[in-house]
Amino acid sequence: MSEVVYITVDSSTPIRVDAISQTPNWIHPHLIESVDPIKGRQFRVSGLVLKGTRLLVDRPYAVIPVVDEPESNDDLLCSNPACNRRAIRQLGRLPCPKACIPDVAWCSNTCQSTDEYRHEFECTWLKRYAGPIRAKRGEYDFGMMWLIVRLLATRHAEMRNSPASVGNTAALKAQLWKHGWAAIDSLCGSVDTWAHDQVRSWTLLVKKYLKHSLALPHGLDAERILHLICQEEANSFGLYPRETGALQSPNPPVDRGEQFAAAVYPTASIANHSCVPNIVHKPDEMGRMVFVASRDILPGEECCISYFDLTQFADRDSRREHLRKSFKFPCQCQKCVSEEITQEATTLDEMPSIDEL
Ligand SMILES: C[S@@+](CC[C@H](N)C(=O)[O-])C[C@H]1O[C@@H](n2cnc3c(N)ncnc32)[C@H](O)[C@@H]1O
Repeated sequence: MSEVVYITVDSSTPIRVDAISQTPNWIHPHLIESVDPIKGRQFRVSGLVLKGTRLLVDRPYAVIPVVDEPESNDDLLCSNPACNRRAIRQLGRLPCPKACIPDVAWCSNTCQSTDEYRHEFECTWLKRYAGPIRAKRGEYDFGMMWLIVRLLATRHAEMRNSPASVGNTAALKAQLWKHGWAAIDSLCGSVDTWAHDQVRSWTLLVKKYLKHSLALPHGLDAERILHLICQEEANSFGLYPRETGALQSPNPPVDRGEQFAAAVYPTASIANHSCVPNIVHKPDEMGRMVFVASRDILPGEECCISYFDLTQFADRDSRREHLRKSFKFPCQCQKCVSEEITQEATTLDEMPSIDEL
C-alpha cells in the first residue's frame, strides 16, 4: 500500500509525509539519542534534516481507545495491536465473545484470532473490574489502569513469542535502539515526581486492582507496577486526528481535534517538549506515531515535539501553568529559558539603584 498524508504546518507549504508503508517502525539515520543533564534522554540529529523530512514512525507498545458510547462509535480502534485501525460497525466489526467491555472490538476475524492470546490476558480483568472502576474512580483512572493492563498484556505476548527478549539485558545493552518491553522498562518516571497524595492513591489502586493474581497473571511485584504507572503517566501520548506542534497555524487556528486514543510508544517517548518545537507529530491510520521536521534542523540540534496543543495555550503564563499542572516539570525549552532571562533582566532594571535608595 502506498498512501500519502499531508501535514499542514502553514497554509502555504504543505509538508508531505510520503508513502507510509506497512513497515513496522522506521527511524531516520540522522536521528540519535543523547542525554541532557536536566531533561534526561533526548533526540538530536547528527546531520542536516530538511523541513518536511519524516524522522520517526513508531508502533505503539499499547493503545486504548478513548471514545464515548463505544457501541455506536466508529472511532473505536481495532483491539489487535498489530492493526489499530478504525473498527467500523458497517464493515462487520466483532465484539469480545465473552462480552468483557464494549470498548473491545476487532475489525475482522483475522484480527480477532491473531489477538486471542493477548486479549485473554486482559479479558477476565476487564469483565471483573471495568464496571466498578468506572463507577467508583471515573473514566481517567479506568483508562490509566487499562493502559497499564495492556502494557502487561503485550509483555505477556512478547514473553511467549521471544522469552529471551524480555530478560536478556546484556544483549539489549548492545542494541542502538531498545525494543519491546526493554524500551518500556527504561522509560523515565519515578514516584518522586508526583505529589504524596497522588502516589498514595495509585498505591491503593495497585493493591486493589492491579496486583499479580489469577485475573492478572503478570508476575511483577506491587512496587514495579507502581513504577510502571509513574512511567505511563510521564510518557503516554494522547492520539488526535490532526497534528500537534504546528507553530504557524492557519488563521483562524485549527486545533488538533478530539482525542480518540491513548498510547505508550517505545521510541517516540524519548522526545522532550518544547514550546517552539521543530517536529510535528500525528498518529497514522495504524496508530503509529509519525514525527516530521517542521523546519530545517541543523546538525547537533535537539529535536522536540510539543506535548500539548499550542493553539490552546499561546501565552507564557498559560503554557507554564498547563505544563506544571499536567506534566509536572518546569519547562527548560529554549523559549521558556530565554523568557526567564528576559524577565529577570526586566526585574533587575526595575529595581531602584543604590543612589535612589
Ligand atoms: C516523555 S519523557 C521525555 C524523555 C525523557 N527526557 C527521558 O529521559 O526519558 C518526559 C520527561 O522528560 C523531561 N522533559 C521533557 N521535556 C522537558 C522540558 N522542556 N524541560 C524539562 N524537562 C523536560 C521531564 O522530566 C518529563 O517528565
